[in-house]
Amino acid sequence: MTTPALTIAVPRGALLGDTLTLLDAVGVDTSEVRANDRKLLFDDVGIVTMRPSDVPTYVEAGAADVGITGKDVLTEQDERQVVELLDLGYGPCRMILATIATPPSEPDPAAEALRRLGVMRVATKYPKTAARYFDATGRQAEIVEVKGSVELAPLTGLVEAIVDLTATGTTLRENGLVIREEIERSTARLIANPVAHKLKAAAIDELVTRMRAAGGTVTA
Ligand SMILES: Nc1ncnc2c1ncn2[C@@H]1O[C@H](COP(=O)(O)OP(=O)(O)OP(=O)(O)O)[C@@H](O)[C@H]1O
Ligand SMILES: O=P(O)(O)OC[C@H]1O[C@H](OP(=O)(O)OP(=O)(O)O)[C@H](O)[C@@H]1O
Repeated sequence: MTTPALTIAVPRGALLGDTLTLLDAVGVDTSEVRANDRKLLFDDVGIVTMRPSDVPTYVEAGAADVGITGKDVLTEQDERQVVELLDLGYGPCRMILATIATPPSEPDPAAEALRRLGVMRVATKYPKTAARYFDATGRQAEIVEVKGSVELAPLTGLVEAIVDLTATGTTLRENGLVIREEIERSTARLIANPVAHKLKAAAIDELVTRMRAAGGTVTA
């Protein structure tokens, strides 16, 4: 058995299926990953699996040479020293600002607040992205960080608005929320550790070439 040239950080959850399909297409054998739901380290094929938000941590530290995660994660963790190499195209979603929907005949307090009147309370799993967006658009926000099910926060009166990801819009709709503003579009990205990018250039270039042939777009 030969040691794999690269260690690849693979996101579990929403991006896992398309990531494994891509890895198969570029010649990385993912059968062991597919067959072992709870196992995390696959030495013989150089795959480690983790939450998407942990991928930049492992890649920055060099615990993985390259990794795949959402653009939304990279925006939130923009302090991480990683090199973004490819837009892989899958996992499309939008980072949006949403509030409770108001019937057209009624006053719309959220619209007032969004017109720079007062401080808006905003729940999110993405505190840096949300704070930066409110700052850039000249409005005041009190950011309330939650770990998930963000849509619940305005329904209970915890906040007036949320900053969250949406793809199909189903979760927003089922909870009576409407999109007010779009902050960013996101897709899966290939990132690399800066040192590995130089020291393992041949192996990383080969991976990039194969992923481009499979549909990825160069972003850097
Ligand atoms: N409909 C969607 N909702 C949320 N994320 C999506 C969606 N479609 C694609 N994604 C991508 O998948 C990633 C989140 O995946 P998932 O929901 O499985 O992770 P998570 O459990 O929220 O993990 P983490 O705690 O790391 O955020 C996002 O960062 C985004 O890039
Ligand atoms: O527009 P949709 O297709 O309905 O997808 C959007 C939902 O998916 C994500 O949640 P996730 O499943 O990651 O769970 P979480 O709320 O616990 O983060 C996101 O936070 C939304 O809640």
